[in-house]
This record gives sequence, C-alpha cells and structure tokens, in this order.
Amino acid sequence: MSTKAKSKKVNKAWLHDHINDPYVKLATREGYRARAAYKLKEIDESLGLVKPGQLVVDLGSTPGAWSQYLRRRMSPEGAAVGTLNGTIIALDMLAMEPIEGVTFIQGDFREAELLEQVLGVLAGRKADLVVSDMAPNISGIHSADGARIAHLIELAVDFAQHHLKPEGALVAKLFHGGGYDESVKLFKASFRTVKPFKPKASRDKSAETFLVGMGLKALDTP
Ligand SMILES: C[S@@+](CC[C@H](N)C(=O)[O-])C[C@H]1O[C@@H](n2cnc3c(N)ncnc32)[C@H](O)[C@@H]1O
Repeated sequence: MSTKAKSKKVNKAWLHDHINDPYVKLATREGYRARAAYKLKEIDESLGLVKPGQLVVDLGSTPGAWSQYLRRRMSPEGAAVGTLNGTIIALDMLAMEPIEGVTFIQGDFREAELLEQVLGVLAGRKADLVVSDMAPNISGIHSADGARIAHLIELAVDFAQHHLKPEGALVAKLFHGGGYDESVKLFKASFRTVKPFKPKASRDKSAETFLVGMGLKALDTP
C-alpha cells in the first residue's frame, strides 16, 4: 500500500473513532470546545484541585476546553457566563476564542517576553493551581520530540516553583517515551506529593499521561 493510501486509511479510522467517541458527544452536548475538558474534570474530581476564589494559570489553553471547565467550577452554579469567583490566566501560542472572565495571553511559553507578560498579569500574586496541557508539534523523530516535551515540562515545573503558593498544585501532560522518567524525577524533587494520572478520557492508544504535583518543596531542598 502506498504512503498516501496508508495515511488515508489512518485518517478514516481516526475520524470513525472521533465521531463515535462518547467524550466528543458529551463535549458537544455540554458546550465544551474539546473533549480534553473531561481529562481535567476527572483529575479534579479525584483530587479536588479546583475551588472557587482561586488563581489558576492554564498553559497551552487553546481551543479553551480546560479554561471553560475551570471557569464553570469557579462560578456559582457552574455557569459558563456571569460571575467568576477567582482568576483564570490562560496562554497559548495559538489564538483562543475569548471565554468570559478568562485573561488570555498569546505567545510561546518558551519565550522570556511571554513570561514577562504573564508576570505583569499576576502582579505579584501567586497561583493556587497551574495546569499544563502543552504539547509540541510531533516531528516523528523520537529523540527530538522527547527533548521538546521534556523542555516544556521543565518550564512548567520552573514556573510552578516560582509562582505557585506553597500548598499549590501543578497538573502537567507528558508522554510515555518523551522523557517520562526524568519528568517524574523532576516532579518528585519539586513537590511533596506526586501522583501519575491517566484519565479515562485520555485515549488508550495515546501515550499521553498526566502528573500532578502537590505542595512545593523548598527550592533549595534536593
Ligand atoms: C492539546 S492542546 C491544549 C488543549 C486545551 N487544554 C483545551 O482543553 O482546549 C495543546 C496546546 O499547547 C499549545 N502549545 C504547545 N507548545 C506551546 C508553547 N511553547 N507555548 C504556548 N503554547 C504551546 C498548542 O498551541 C496547543 O494549543
């Protein structure tokens, strides 16, 4: 079979799975922009991370399903509009359709300039929760992809170390085979409690998984 034919077959299979995916159907029914909302929901329902009144930073937020979930959790009656009890700062290198009450910054998290903008919005405040669903474009070259993923995790952990409250938490997506062991080590060096999490909404076929770090260790503690 030619490469073109193979890729057509893979696309057809993906489309079939996507259309029949219960989380895709649920997301459409509940007004979420992506099925990804249910991954964060499951992590939150298991660990009780999101609470009204918090300051939450959403890294790699586009199209916005995690921000939508956060917004509903931090609103009276789970409303998608109206009063938001808390602060949500979302960022992504791609544009994001506005979500009422969510401050969005467009830029590359690896760039110092973007970090400056985030710090400007934080205005000296520390976050209760940082969530990162950032994923680089996959090139197919295993070592390069692993390094890119690991770099984003390092940046998210570094951001958390400097801008989370001592009892705060970081949720970050990572990939088996993409520097997973090193990322676990880094989380364990940075947080008092570290939990791996593979939500049901994360497709079985996908190598993605999540790490949750809770309670910062002092920066100078090994
Ligand atoms: C899986 S999507 C996030 C989905 C989102 N959590 C949601 O619920 O809609 C991953 C996002 O990470 C973003 N991303 C990847 N690398 C980034 C970087 N260096 N800086 C900012 N955003 C990045 C991508 O642009 C993409 O929108």
